Amino acid sequence: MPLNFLERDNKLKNHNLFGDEHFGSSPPCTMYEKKALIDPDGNEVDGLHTAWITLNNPEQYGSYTTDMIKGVIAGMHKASMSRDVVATIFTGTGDRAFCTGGNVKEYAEYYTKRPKEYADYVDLFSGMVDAILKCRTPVICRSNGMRIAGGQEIGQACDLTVAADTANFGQAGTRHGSVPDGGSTDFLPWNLSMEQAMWNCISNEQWSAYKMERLGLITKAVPIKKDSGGNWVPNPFVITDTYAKDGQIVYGEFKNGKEAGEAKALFKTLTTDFSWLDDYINKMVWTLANLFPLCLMKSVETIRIKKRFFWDANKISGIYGLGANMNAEAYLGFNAFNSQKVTGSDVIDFLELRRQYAKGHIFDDELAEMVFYPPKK
Ligand SMILES: CC(C)(COP(=O)(O)OP(=O)(O)OC[C@H]1O[C@@H](n2cnc3c(N)ncnc32)[C@H](O)[C@@H]1OP(=O)(O)O)[C@@H](O)C(=O)NCCC(=O)NCCSC(=O)C1=CCCCC1=O
Repeated sequence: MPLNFLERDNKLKNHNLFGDEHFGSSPPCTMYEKKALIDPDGNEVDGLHTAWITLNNPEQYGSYTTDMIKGVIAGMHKASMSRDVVATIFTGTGDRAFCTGGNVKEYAEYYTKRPKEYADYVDLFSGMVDAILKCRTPVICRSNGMRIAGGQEIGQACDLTVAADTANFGQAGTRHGSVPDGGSTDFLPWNLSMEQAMWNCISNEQWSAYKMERLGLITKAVPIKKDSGGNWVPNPFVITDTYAKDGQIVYGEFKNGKEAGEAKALFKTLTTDFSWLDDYINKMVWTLANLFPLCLMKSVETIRIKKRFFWDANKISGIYGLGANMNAEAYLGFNAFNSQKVTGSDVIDFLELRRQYAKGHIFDDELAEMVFYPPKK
């Protein structure tokens, strides 16, 4: 029996919640653009795309402002609702940083001592992590440079990471008065061993892209520097030609002393080229494009559920805990960072703070005066 008696509406619906009001082109902003899907021969494929969401704030190392967070949420949603998008690429501008977390200038000058305002901000920030974790395409973090603090949190919310080999990875919260509860305390123990996650999270050490590839936090580290002859040069600051020395794994560790000095001199002569990184990502996307779309996304989402397990359990307390902390250690830490040009120090006097805590000093302006380094004469 023919089914042509069934009424059909074949006009495609628009499922997008937002227009383009949250995107921009001049920093600080989040940019959204679609690029053609590229086949293995480098040709553009008709009718299929990748969505690029770019944190555009290179002068402040990719840190996101409140408005930029809205752009990421809108971007992940727009990519999800675009039928022709195969994968979403989340990246930054320039070759220094993907993202170094929240904008500390905005934190220090607006959010400190405004716990309710910051709770609302963290609600928005959590929405950004959720938007990445619920994007209806695979999300690849193209870590064009360092991924620190909140940058590491939103980077880990992505499904895969391909990094410039000049990118370092780590946290900053406990040094600048915050807690990496925006995802890292939940995701790091999945991505590293519990022991490594703990130290990376609390020490604020930065670990190289090569080390993070070795430890499993990222899929691939790819050179982005070339010499004057056009040859690729792996990040010269990092040991990549030796695996072990004196019984210790040295591959992926930073060079020291004279070798670090030589690396610095060499680095200055190199130019940046992202083509290898982008070829690597194009090949990954090509693999994804040649799979059953719905089976692919169900597989992605089922792996994401494990990441979300702790994140979903923890994110509500983050809103209130991080909000309240804007009256306490974050007030000290973010203002110290933001006034470093005046004081000469980007941190407070930690030992004095511990001495005053030991005496039971109340958390007031007198305490702040004791632990901030004074302005330089
Ligand atoms: C370790 C650093 C990331 C890099 O250090 P270094 O290589 O020495 O560069 P700097 O000279 O410090 O930085 C270059 C310029 O960029 C500015 N900058 C860097 N990061 C930020 C930022 N996050 N916000 C604003 N501006 C930033 C820096 O001031 C320099 O500017 P200049 O005018 O002097 O050229 C180091 O920069 C660093 O530690 N940055 C701060 C990292 C940080 O504390 N981020 C916020 C952490 S908290 C967070 O992200 C959270 C997210 C979600 C919820 C809770 C939360 O706290």
